[in-house]
Amino acid sequence: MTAAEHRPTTGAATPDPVLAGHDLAFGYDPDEAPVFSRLSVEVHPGEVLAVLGPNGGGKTTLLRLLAGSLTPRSGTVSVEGSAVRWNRRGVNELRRRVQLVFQDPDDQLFSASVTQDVSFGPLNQGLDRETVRSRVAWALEELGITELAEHPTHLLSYGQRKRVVLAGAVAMLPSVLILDEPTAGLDPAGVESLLETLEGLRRSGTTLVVSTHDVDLAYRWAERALLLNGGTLGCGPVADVLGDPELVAAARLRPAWGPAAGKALRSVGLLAPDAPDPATADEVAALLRH
Ligand SMILES: Nc1ncnc2c1ncn2[C@@H]1O[C@H](COP(=O)(O)OP(=O)(O)OP(=O)(O)O)[C@@H](O)[C@H]1O
Repeated sequence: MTAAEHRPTTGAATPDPVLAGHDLAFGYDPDEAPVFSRLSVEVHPGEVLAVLGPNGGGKTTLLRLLAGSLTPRSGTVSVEGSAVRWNRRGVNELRRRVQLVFQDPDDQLFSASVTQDVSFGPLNQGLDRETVRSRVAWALEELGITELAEHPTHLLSYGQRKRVVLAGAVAMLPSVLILDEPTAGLDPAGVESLLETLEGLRRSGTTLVVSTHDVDLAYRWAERALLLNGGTLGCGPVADVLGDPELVAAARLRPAWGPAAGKALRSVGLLAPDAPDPATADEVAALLRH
C-alpha cells in the first residue's frame, strides 16, 4: 500500500501552496533581537524545498514554526489553504498534517520498542488498533526496517534510530514532512539509502521541506532552495539560488558543485550554452564520455 492509498480522500482539490508562512516574526527572548521579523515562505505540493544557511541562521526555528512546535509572535502559518489558529485544536491539526523530524533522533524517541514508538502518533490520533497496526507495518516497510519492529529502541544504531523516528512521522500520513538535517551523521551509503526512501515518499504524494548544510545535496535533489540568515536571502529554483555566487556567499555557504561543473564543461564545449548544469558526478562522467 502507498501513502496515497492510506490517505483518506476528501474529494476536495488541494489549494496551492500546501504550507505557507506569511510575515512570521519570532524571537526566543523578548529582550533580544528576534530571529526573524517578517519572514514569508511557500511550500508547493509535491516539491522538495531545501532550507540552507549558516549556523544560527534560523533554519530550525523556521521549521519548528511551520510545524507548530513554536508559536510566532506575529504572522500566519497556513496549511492546505487554512490559516492555523494557535489554540490546542488548531495546533494539533497542524501537527497532524505537518510532521517534523528533528536532527537528533534521541530528541524524539521515547518508547521502549520500535513498534511502540511508531504507534504512538496514530494511537494518539484516536485511530482503532487495526488501522494503527496496518499503518505501522506499512511505515516500517517504507523505511526498510520491518525486521526491527520488536527491537528495543536503546539497542539501535544512530542510522536505525533516525529511520524509526521517520517511520513514526510517516505513520501519521502527513501532507508535509519537515526534516531537520536528515542526512547529518549518516555514512555515504546511509545518505543514498535515506534519499531513496524519501524519494519514494515524495512519489507517493508527500511534500518535503529539508534543512541541510549540504549544498550539493540540495542542488541535485530539491526543486527550490530557501537561503536564510536571520531573514530570507533568496528563494527560488535551486539553479537560480545556489548558482548565484553573491547569494551563496551571503548565506556563508560554499558554491554548489553543479554550476561550477556546468561552467567548466561549457567552456570546453562539452555542454551546450543553454543546457542545465549537471547535478551529479555520473552526469559529468556521461558528458565527458561523449
Ligand atoms: N531554544 C532556544 N533558546 C534560545 N535561543 C535559541 C534557541 N534555539 C535557537 N536559538 C537561537 O536562535 C537563533 C537561530 O537558531 P536556529 O537553531 O534556528 O538556527 P539554525 O540555522 O538551525 O542553526 P544550525 O545550522 O546551527 O542548526 C540562534 O541565534 C540561536 O542561538
